[in-house]
Amino acid sequence: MAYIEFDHVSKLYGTSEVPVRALNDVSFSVEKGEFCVLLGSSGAGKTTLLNLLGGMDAVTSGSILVDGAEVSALSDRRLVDYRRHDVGFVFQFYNLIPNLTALENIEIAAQLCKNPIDAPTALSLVGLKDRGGHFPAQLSGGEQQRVAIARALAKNPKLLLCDEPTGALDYETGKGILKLLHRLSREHHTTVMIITHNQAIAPMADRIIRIRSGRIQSNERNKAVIPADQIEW
Ligand SMILES: Nc1ncnc2c1ncn2[C@@H]1O[C@H](COP(=O)(O)OP(=O)(O)OP(=O)(O)O)[C@@H](O)[C@H]1O
Repeated sequence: MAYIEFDHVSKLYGTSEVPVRALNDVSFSVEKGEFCVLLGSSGAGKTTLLNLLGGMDAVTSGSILVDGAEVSALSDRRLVDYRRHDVGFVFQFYNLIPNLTALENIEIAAQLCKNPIDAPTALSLVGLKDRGGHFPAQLSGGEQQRVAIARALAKNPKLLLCDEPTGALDYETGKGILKLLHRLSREHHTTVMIITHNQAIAPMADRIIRIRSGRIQSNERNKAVIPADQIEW
């Protein structure tokens, strides 16, 4: 059995007579430890797919399995546990708490988890050991994103879901973040899913999934993975 399995998943929004079909009969699978890039243009359904996978929204039909558990059938209580313990999230705009230091931002997430990595170790993993006492406003965008990645990693998640993680960063900083995510996924055997409209990121992925108008166009294993610092856009 694959690590992530989407089986005929559809998601409709709205209660009007003409609902928006954000995902339309989506089936695909991902193996454990893979670094995946989900590519699609604006409105294709990427965020919807990530929200369903992360247990932040419910499917209209179909099923989603993660590590053998049917996420799409969990009760609300179990979904909270799933989000809290099993999934790390990285967003485009970091979502750090402004009046907490870098270290505190990580601690507050780690405290909720069963098996966390301690906050100073997580900060070291992203190369920010000396910045723990800084507030988000005292850090650059790239540094804030590294704190957000450390916060996600501190949960020791099964799955790391990243929504346009380089979207708010300049080219070189964005590449640095991709390199970091790639290295961490290799070292910790974490399954990573990055959603992006940036096609150039695809060659560094183990698996490239393309989505268009709510449907999977292709799902391929990349046989010639290119290191993050060699990709260009
Ligand atoms: N809460 C909602 N209510 C109604 N329609 C929605 C809702 N969320 C998303 N949609 C619609 O579902 C479709 C897919 O949206 P989604 O946000 O998943 O796309 P996306 O690929 O992430 O796009 P982007 O790259 O612009 O963020 C779009 O047509 C969008 O307008």
